[in-house]
Amino acid sequence: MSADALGAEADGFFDMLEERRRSSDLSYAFRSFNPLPYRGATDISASTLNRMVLESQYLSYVIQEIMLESDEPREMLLEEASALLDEMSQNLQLGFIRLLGYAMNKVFKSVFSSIHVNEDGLTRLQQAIQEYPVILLPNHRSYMDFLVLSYIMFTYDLSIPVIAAGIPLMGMKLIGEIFRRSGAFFIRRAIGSDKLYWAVLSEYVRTIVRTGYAPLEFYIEGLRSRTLKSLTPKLGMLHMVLEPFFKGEVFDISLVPISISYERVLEESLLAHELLGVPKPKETTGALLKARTVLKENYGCMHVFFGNPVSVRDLVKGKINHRQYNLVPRDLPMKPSKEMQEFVSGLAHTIIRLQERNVVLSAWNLMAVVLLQNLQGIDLDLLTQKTLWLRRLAQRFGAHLRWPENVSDSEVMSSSVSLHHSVVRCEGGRVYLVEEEGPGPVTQEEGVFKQAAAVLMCASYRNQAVHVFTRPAMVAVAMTTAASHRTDDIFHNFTFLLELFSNEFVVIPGQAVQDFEEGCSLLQESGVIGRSDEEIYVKDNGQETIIFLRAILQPFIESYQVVFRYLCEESSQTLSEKMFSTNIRSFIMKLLISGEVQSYECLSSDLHKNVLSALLRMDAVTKTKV
Ligand SMILES: CCCCCCCCCCCCCCCC(=O)SCCNC(=O)CCNC(=O)[C@H](O)C(C)(C)COP(=O)(O)OP(=O)(O)OC[C@H]1O[C@@H](n2cnc3c(N)ncnc32)[C@H](O)[C@@H]1OP(=O)(O)O
Ligand SMILES: O=C(CO)COP(=O)(O)O
Repeated sequence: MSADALGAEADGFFDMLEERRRSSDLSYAFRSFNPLPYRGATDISASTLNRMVLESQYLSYVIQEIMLESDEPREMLLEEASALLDEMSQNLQLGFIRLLGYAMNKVFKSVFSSIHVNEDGLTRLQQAIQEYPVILLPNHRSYMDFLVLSYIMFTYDLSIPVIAAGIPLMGMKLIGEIFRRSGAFFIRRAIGSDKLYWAVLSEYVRTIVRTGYAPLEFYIEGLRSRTLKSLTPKLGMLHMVLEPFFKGEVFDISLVPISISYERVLEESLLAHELLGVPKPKETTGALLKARTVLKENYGCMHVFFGNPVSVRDLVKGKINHRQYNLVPRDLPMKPSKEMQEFVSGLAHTIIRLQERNVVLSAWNLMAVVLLQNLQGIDLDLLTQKTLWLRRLAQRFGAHLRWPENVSDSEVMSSSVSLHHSVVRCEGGRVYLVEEEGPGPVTQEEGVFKQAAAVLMCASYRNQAVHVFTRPAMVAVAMTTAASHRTDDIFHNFTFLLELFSNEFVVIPGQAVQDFEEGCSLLQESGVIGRSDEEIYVKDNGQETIIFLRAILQPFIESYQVVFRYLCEESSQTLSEKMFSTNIRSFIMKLLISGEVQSYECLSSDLHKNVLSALLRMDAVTKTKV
């Protein structure tokens, strides 16, 4: 793959659709496909893989344990395990990849103006696949994510991955089976304490890694982020994929963080509505067919950045005592030690931070930040001026920005407004958020709901960029609330914010000092603050930036405050989680109508969930299972 062959752009990305638009869909689907597999891989079929799991010492041992705990006979447990495998296992076949390749080629060319992929990332991935088992770890914002990734792998002759998929997708008539044959393996939600299921799933995953069967792709966030902000990682699957390394069954494992960025997300309206309590449409083939009208729209460009493969071997050096694994025979289950759990958690959070680092932002993301601070509407000229100011700040903070070249700033702004016609409109030189079409609201609540949906849609695009600003913004808030200019005082408030918001913004556990230093040095290098040995102060010309950064966090702060207020004033001593989400919504709705609360984002169920998790973590509330 040479730069010229791929038509590489100045920033190392190339538009993979360019070539696709020049060739026929059919010849694309039937192209020769010759990936270079992992050197250590043995050639095994999907059914052999299942048999290996069923006949494994590990499963046999766990079944023995279950037999002792319950009265179920061995044969029955084996049958159960076999049925679980039938439900779970993938059955990857190239013919189905070609079929989907044909369909996806058509869809992508129609909905996206371009799909930019980083060329060096593909080259590194190709090498990594040949050397060690590879785990693909993308962020998850849309159903398009897994379709695009396999499409890229097929297009550039990279081994097709097997993908962990939530079980609802399996239930889709025909589509579920097509997905299975395109590499999806299905996992149940909320597995709980089902020992047999955990054993089958973890042995299945480990066998894929151990044999180098195919690259394994999974979504460490566990689901699509409804807010487009990173979610705190799930750890179960990461534990499973790392085990073959710790047990010495493979020399190393490469973890590849992947950052997928959309200029416009297909599910933008559905995601905002889910945050307001509208249930997710069930995954059915009928619903998919009905939703095909969304394919008539333009979703702008998308970027897929394949990050540097992370070597697990390099990472564990000096951190994990390998010897503990040598004490237990390889085939026996082993509960991860506390040290191991902390390592996996730190690693999972690091992966998400790496994904964030390579997200590509557009002018629209910055416009969304400004728009949310001007909900009454803003003159287009002022919006342009503020967006350009923010562009400079974001660049200083290390954001990856894609700003079209050879196009005037006003054109960049107007094309963003027109692409996002579902979120904003420009009338008489002023830009406003748009509310969904349909009959006018009958009640005040309906009016608030419509406004909140518009705000949450816009907020999701701000959220794509929020990781760039969180640390400096927390320093800005900490400086305003601290008792003095002393660094100690400011750091004290900063750590409180970091702890409080650590379900809201992904922070690597135990790195408060580094986070504080990062926030401070970004502000210092941008000329916003000055530091002496013991003090931090705002520079004269830094005030504007400090106010702006504080305003970014304001909707989050207000949302947390209003939930605290609800818990203190309104709720009885105990309440169920379900009651909590209904009651808190009507409590906030009243405050929004009365004008006591300003931010419509307070209605987001994601925020409510995060506040509860934070309070639980900080021992301010307790949770009991009834
Ligand atoms: C050319 C074109 C081609 C196109 C071709 C297209 C291809 C098209 C393919 C379609 C493909 C679709 C792809 C969709 C994409 C998704 O559907 S994303 C959603 C599915 N994927 C994932 O969720 C992956 C990440 N998830 C995880 O890692 C989760 O942890 C798991 C493993 C699913 C489990 O979920 P969970 O029950 O929420 O578990 P988790 O909170 O991690 O742990 C629960 C408890 O179990 C315990 N536990 C964990 N592991 C174990 C264990 N091994 N044993 C016992 N206990 C355990 C934990 O310690 C925890 O205990 P507590 O701390 O609660 O006491
Ligand atoms: O991630 C999934 C499929 O992409 C399934 O979970 P959600 O639909 O909840 O995001």
